[in-house]
Formats: sequence, structure tokens, C-alpha cells
Amino acid sequence: MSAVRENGVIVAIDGPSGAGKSSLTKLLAQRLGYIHIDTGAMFRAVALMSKRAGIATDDDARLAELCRGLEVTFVRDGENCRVLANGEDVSTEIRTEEIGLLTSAISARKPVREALLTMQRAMGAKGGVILEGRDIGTVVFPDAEVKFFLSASAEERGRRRYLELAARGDKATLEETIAKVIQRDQQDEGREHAPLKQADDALPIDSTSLSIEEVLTVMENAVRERLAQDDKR
Ligand SMILES: Nc1ncnc2c1ncn2[C@@H]1O[C@H](COP(=O)(O)OP(=O)(O)O)[C@@H](O)[C@H]1O
Ligand SMILES: Nc1ccn([C@H]2C[C@H](O)[C@@H](COP(=O)(O)OP(=O)(O)O)O2)c(=O)n1
Repeated sequence: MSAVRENGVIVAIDGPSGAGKSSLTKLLAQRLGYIHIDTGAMFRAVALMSKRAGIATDDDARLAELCRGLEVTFVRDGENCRVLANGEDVSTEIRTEEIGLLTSAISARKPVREALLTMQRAMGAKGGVILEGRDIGTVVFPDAEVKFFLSASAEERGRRRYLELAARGDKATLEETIAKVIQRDQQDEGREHAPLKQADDALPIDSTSLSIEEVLTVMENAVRERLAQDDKR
């Protein structure tokens, strides 16, 4: 085990929507025996609760109040992980495209970012974790031992999302889905607070023409190399 932190290293995985972060984080966490923290799910839970409470996306005072009273937790359910907001299982409800776009807007607000930043740092500090999101390597854990920036062309990411939606019986077209992916990229990259950006010391991986297994191999090798270096010290 790494001498760096109590439970191992911190692995940061950032990148745009549909790049493969969730799939790869889950698989890599299984291979390494690490904990998986899906920070997008935390922002999605805030967005869902704000929608239910009828809070406008720019009402920072009410968003701050909402975050103060919100606890987001992850519980393991066999191979999967359930997302609980104040104890309620919201795993399915947070995954719609509508909540995705709302989340992109809500996550640009400073009080929301500040509240979740504190939670994420507390969850990851001991190491032995993989956090995935948009600003993990740049803001949440700039000192993470291993950082990846996962990307793929907007067309390929849109195609992957479209296949997922079609499998769920959603009638969205491929063109609409690609357009939404591009809209979300622009919102996430263009915002003032913690925009989506590759950390200078992140390993970039373009998965456009790589399989999930191929990406996993690159990532696992990079983490194991780092762990081996720590063991030699
Ligand atoms: N390298 C890849 N090749 C083909 N499909 C992929 C690849 N990576 C991810 N996918 C698929 O693309 C979809 C989106 O991946 P996901 O992990 O949810 O991305 P993100 O978390 O970055 O939004 C999923 O259906 C996943 O199975
Ligand atoms: N660390 C993070 C994670 C997600 N977000 C925002 C930006 C994204 O548009 C939304 C939803 O993120 P999520 O990772 O769940 O979305 P995808 O699965 O990539 O489509 O949340 C963020 O601002 N910072």
C-alpha cells in the first residue's frame, strides 16, 4: 500500500459528459479495491432537491440554505452504488437529461460549489479513493497523486449517450443528444467557478476510438506505476 495517505493514493478523473468517467471509475475502483466517489451525482442531488423546492437557478441564498440542510451519501448495492439525499434513494431520479442540464446550471453557483467542495474533501482525504467530476484535479484535490483527463469527440460522446437513452426507451434523436452534450460542455467550460479544465499534471486520454477495456488498462497501469514508486521510497 502507498505510504502517501492512510488508505492509499487519491485518483482524480475529470472530463466532459460521456467521456467514460463513471464507467471507468467504477471498474478501476473494483480493480484497486478503492472507494468510488461520483461528484456529479452529488451535484445532481442538489439540482433535484432545488427543483422540488422551486428554487431559481440563480437564487444563491436559497441554494446555500438547501446545501446546508442536505446530506448526500453513497451506499453500496451489490455491484452498484445508490445515491441518497437526506436518506432518500434518488439514484434513478437524478439521471434524466433534464436534471443533467439543470445540474450544469446549478453547479456553476458559488455556494453550491463551496458546500460540495467541503464534503468531497472530507470524503477523500484518507486516500484509497477515486473521485470523478470536472474539477477534481484542479480544485478539489490539486495534490491528488494520479490525475486523468478523459475525453472523446462530442459526436462520439453524444452517440454513447444516445445509445443509453434509446436503451431506456427515450425518444431523443442522435442530433439532439449531440447538441445537448455540446451545450453542457460549453456551460461547464465557460463558467466562472471551477470550470471544466485539464490539470497541467493530468494524463490526457482520448477514448474516441478506444474500448472501455483499453482505457481501463492505461489507467490501471498508471496508478500501479505510481503505487510501485511510493513503495520503493
Ligand atoms: N471507451 C468507450 N468506448 C465505448 N463506449 C464507452 C466508452 N467509455 C464509456 N462508454 C459508454 O459511454 C456511455 C457514457 O459513459 P459514462 O461512463 O457514463 O461517461 P461520463 O461519466 O463521463 O458521463 C456509457 O454507456 C458507457 O458504457
Ligand atoms: N465535480 C463536478 C461534477 C459535476 N459537475 C456538474 C457539471 C455537469 O454538467 C453536471 C453533471 O455531472 P455528471 O458527471 O453527473 O454528468 P455526466 O455523467 O458526465 O453526464 O454536474 C461539476 O460541476 N463538477
